[in-house]
Amino acid sequence: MNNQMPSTNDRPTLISVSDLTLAFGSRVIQHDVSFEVKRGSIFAVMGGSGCGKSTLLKSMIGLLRPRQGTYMVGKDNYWSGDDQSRIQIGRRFGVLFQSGALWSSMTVGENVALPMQMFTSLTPPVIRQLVELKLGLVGMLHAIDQYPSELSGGMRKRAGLARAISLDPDILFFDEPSAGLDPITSARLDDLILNLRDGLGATIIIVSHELSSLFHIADDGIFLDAGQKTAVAHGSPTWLRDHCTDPLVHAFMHREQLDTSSPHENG
Ligand SMILES: Nc1ncnc2c1ncn2[C@@H]1O[C@H](COP(=O)(O)OP(=O)(O)OP(=O)(O)O)[C@@H](O)[C@H]1O
Repeated sequence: MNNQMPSTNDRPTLISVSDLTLAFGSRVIQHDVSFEVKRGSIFAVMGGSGCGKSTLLKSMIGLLRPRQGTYMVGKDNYWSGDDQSRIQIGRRFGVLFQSGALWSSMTVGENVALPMQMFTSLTPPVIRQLVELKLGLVGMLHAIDQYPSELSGGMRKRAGLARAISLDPDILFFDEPSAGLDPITSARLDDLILNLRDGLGATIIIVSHELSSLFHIADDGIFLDAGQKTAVAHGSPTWLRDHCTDPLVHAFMHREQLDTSSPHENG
């Protein structure tokens, strides 16, 4: 079965996940998941609803300790250290949640400033300058004094993105960034994500159902299966669409219905 894209990427590995098992209590969600993320790449976590994409992302940002396996960020073994070392490694992370997850009682500018106020000793005027810079990068400087409730969904995502890059992370995690956006706004967000990768040199791990977006931006990825509870294919979304022979992956990437008697069907 052809389910592994040949490597054409000679960039160094930044993240290495080996034999990861994720569970809630006695319920295993995914087991023995292994993959590498190259520096400067956009890596897609794909799979049907409920297979464990967000759960994997949670364990990669420190919200869920895996049952087994290792998760290396550069030379650091993320889960083997203490809380302090995880906080230190987490300083490299920027996270954009589905909703944008802004504080509703703060303006956009205050939201973006918050991580700088919490984690740096920068002075208020320097923070203000940096906030303007970050909002400028995502095309949201005009909304610096607005509250999240005054923004459209796409604007909220962009403001969330500005906050995610507030501390200059080199690794960005996006959970369904285009959920709820119209196709044009979603395409703009894709371009913004590409700009962040190219402009900031960030490495991006993205969970998304939006195939058109994934075909456009992601250069590598993994496909998780809810039935087998593990990764069944590795490669960029376009490679998986064009070359992967696993029936489940093929159906998903071509938006086809699978026969419900399929052993791969999500449970
Ligand atoms: N806190 C939790 N406690 C128990 N089970 C959970 C918890 N969070 C998620 N799950 C279960 O883990 C499984 C994977 O959920 P997850 O949200 O990771 O899937 P997903 O692939 O991201 O789904 P979707 O594409 O629909 O967002 C689901 O069956 C879900 O019910």
